[in-house]
Amino acid sequence: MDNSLIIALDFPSGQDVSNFIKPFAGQKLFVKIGMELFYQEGPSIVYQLKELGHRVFLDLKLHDIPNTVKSAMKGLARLNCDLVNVHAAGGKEMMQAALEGLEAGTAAGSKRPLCIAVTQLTSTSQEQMNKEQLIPVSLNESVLHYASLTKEAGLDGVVCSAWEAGMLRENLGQAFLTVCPGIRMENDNVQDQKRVATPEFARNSGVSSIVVGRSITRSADPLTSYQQWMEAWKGVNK
Ligand SMILES: O=C(O)c1cc(=O)[nH]c(=O)n1[C@@H]1O[C@H](COP(=O)(O)O)[C@@H](O)[C@H]1O
Repeated sequence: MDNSLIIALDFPSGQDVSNFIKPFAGQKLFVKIGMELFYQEGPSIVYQLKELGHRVFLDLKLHDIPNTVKSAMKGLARLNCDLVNVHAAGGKEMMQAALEGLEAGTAAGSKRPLCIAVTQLTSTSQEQMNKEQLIPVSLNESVLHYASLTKEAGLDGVVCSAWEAGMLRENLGQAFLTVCPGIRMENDNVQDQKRVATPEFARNSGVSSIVVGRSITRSADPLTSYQQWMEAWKGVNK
């Protein structure tokens, strides 16, 4: 899953997804199904996208008591998605339970979905974290703490901003995945994101994969936009 550009399909319906992916016919994409789409379409949207040959990140950010997360993950593993996630704030025991559930739900001979944990959302600033979450350390320290906990729990990596990816690589090794949303081209509207970075910065920081949503999905020409994003991410002509 290294060096992927994951398109966040933040749409309200399966019909919107069909309209969006039509111009990509024949291409194998890595897509993300989040709460907005999954709560409307349910598992069928995962099956449909997998049947078309796309890789699927099912981004439901589980955060509950360990037993509930374990049972939910057992069910999600049966959907045959490639990547799922939890909130690291749920704790080490919850993350271990998530993994146990995934292993229990994965069919014999199949690959267990990768599992990553959200450290601090890319829409969170240091000030917000200090004042609202009452976490009295720097954002980097909090991300490193959550990422270390995630690694100890045995998960495959984290969701973080590109600004923390280099630090995590140094401290937790290259094999530990860093999946980074909050990616924008220079001068793009950052919208609700706080810790944003360009695709070039992400690449130079050793980010494993980037997640890009509205910059592609809300573009007037998504296919051309995706190609431009891929070039920027892969460093073509650089
Ligand atoms: O887990 C995520 O995917 C996620 C974590 C995070 O910290 N920040 C974040 O933006 N995301 C998701 O990444 C996508 C970013 O979308 P854009 O801001 O439109 O590029 C959205 O689908 C978010 O739900």
